[in-house]
Amino acid sequence: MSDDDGMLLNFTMSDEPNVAISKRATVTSGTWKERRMMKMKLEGKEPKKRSNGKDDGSNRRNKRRDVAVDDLEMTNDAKATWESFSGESGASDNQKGKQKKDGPSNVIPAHISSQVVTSLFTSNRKIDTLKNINQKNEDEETNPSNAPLIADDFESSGVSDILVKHLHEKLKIDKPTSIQKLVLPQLLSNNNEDLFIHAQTGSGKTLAFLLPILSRILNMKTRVDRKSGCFAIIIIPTRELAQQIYQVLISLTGCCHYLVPCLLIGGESKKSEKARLRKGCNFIIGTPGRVLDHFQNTESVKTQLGKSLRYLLFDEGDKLMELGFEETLSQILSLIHSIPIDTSAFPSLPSRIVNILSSATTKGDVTKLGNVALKNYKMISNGKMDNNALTSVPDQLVQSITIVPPKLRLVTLGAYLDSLCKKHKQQKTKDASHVSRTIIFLSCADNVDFHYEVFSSSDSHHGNLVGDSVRILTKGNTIFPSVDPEINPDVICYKLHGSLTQQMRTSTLQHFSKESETVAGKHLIMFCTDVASRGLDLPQVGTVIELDPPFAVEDHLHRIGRTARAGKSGESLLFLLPGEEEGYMEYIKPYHPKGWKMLNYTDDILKPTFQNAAVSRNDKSKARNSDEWDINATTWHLNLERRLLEDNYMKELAVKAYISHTRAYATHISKEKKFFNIKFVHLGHLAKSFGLRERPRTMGFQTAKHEEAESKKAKRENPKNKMFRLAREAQKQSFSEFNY
Ligand SMILES: Nc1ncnc2c1ncn2[C@@H]1O[C@H](COP(=O)(O)OP(=O)(O)OP(=O)(O)O)[C@@H](O)[C@H]1O
Repeated sequence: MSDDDGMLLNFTMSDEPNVAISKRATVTSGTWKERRMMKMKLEGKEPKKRSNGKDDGSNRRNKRRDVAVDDLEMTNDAKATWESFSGESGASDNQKGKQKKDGPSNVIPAHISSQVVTSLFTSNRKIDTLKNINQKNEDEETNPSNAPLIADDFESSGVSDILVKHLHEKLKIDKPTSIQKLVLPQLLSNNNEDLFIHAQTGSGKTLAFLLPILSRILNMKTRVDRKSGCFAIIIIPTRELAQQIYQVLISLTGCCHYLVPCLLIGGESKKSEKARLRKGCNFIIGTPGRVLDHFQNTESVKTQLGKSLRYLLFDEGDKLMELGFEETLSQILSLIHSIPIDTSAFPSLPSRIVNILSSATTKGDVTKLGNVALKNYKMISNGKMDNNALTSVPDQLVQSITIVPPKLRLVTLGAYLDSLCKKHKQQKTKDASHVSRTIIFLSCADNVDFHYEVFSSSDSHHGNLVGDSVRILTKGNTIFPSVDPEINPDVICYKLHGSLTQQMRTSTLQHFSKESETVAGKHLIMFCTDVASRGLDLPQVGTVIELDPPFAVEDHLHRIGRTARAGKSGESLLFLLPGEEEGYMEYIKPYHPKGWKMLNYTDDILKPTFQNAAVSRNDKSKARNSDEWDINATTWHLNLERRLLEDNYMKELAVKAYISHTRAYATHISKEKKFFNIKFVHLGHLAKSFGLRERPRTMGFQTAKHEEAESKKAKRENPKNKMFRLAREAQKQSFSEFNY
């Protein structure tokens, strides 16, 4: 495909050769005023400037700027490519001479496609939010709300001495956090009540329930080993989280090697899990489906449970219910409770099975789980509790919000990532091996694939590290880092979602979390779905970006909770669209008692990155060397658009991402639909942020067969049913993210 495609702004082109632009140009996008102005310009007429008297001048300036951007795009991009085309096509000297005289913009070559390229900066919806409704007080000193308590210790809470020593020497943990301080005495006492542990993200809920259970086993007079039976079963919604808790247990049992945990998760070999169960284990950690499967089909499990099982834990209980595991959990519970308890072997353990639920958020569903699992449970929380059982975000987390028009989402993300990379470079001057970690949350797997590809595969300036899900970037990128291809990016990109193989998911997370020579001095950027939003304890995540809005406020809290953990600092940025989505800020205000900063997408994000950046074009033409931020931002975007035109694989990814994203958008919970309704989104503009110049349906992308099938379906189906069907499909897709 020609490089020239897409160099034309806001007008369609004739296929006829050498047709004067002034006669044929049709302006097809923008407001009517802009279209008229552009059309007049193209026809060589000077539009009359009229003032309505209300304009304070800034509008006029902006409008002039938009037109100027269009002109510049046309003169630099279009002229350059038309010129180069006329050279390539072997135009006659006569023609060339004529072109020179008339100027290149007067003649349109035959094979330039009739693609319409809309400008990034025109026709964007107005942003209503003029004032930050929840301004962060920058002068207020904030103490980390999920940090260990300085004036406390584990000994006084009754934790076993061996464990206290091990925590101090091997894990460098000396003081309990506030939720641990509350839960420890409860589980160490002989009350044996069911518990609901509810505390902020990163506040140490895992140790809050594991330490007392281990302590009680270690404090028993009886000698135990892996053959003594399973004392606790921990059920978790995601495989990654199960692996994490398994690792925590492995490190805790470092002081008592005779106690053995066992991991049961989907995607792993059932045969080897069975073998491990036969050998015996003291803790089972698993995802619901696989645990039930073993309970039903592995005889050795049931025989162990009667004399030993005393604790049943549901971590991220609300997510378990949201994913529809109620039935599976009920079956697990009825199987467990059907086994008679024999207290004679371990009399100092509870005389009944204690059920424990843990989560940073609660909602209607979790009470259902409470009814399924907990009996007269006690709620233990370190947060503010009211009717809505709110958990606020950690006090030290610095939240920012930016309202960005749909067309500009991708370029704004690029600019923000670039600013994070610059920050990382600064930190590297103090410590050459400094590692920065950034997580970007996206709506669905296809969207992750697309963004990962955009930011990591430009011009093949990358090397794969772990299969195709971890890429180290090298010099020469024109997309990322967005500005100077000559500088070593020092960036490693990762992708994580439920459609990757379990092996890939595990090795990706390991690479992202572990300190190693490959990651030393690098900025690690992970593009992921909500599969990484729950419970994952990834070390030193400095920034969380929510490019796609969360599907429910609980997801928002969990996503941003991947940073600012256990008293550490952290930042997060939420992208919203102008219009109805701006109302979301009022909705999440109660969860952010410390407020947030509003970032202006132009002044605070785009300008600092693109001003004087001289972004190079990724085609044959020379670099622009422009100082203008908006021209540089436009060049950056056009580079991507050109890639899509030249690379069918990229284009397919973009189309799939766009389609899946719009479908996923329709699955926002009904309570939040007033902010996130696909009807409010300008789909053409949204397509632009996927590098697409038109909405996929109008691009003729679908095959004739597919279209025929679709149109038949459309004829049969009424719009309401179609909406429900698409929502169901998207929901199914988002659930399958987790691939249990
Ligand atoms: N007492 C402590 N002192 C220092 N660090 C701790 C302490 N307790 C836990 N941590 C660390 O805090 C981090 C967060 O712990 P954990 O994963 O249990 O949080 P959480 O409350 O379960 O968070 P989430 O709700 O996001 O799942 C872990 O790295 C853990 O090692």
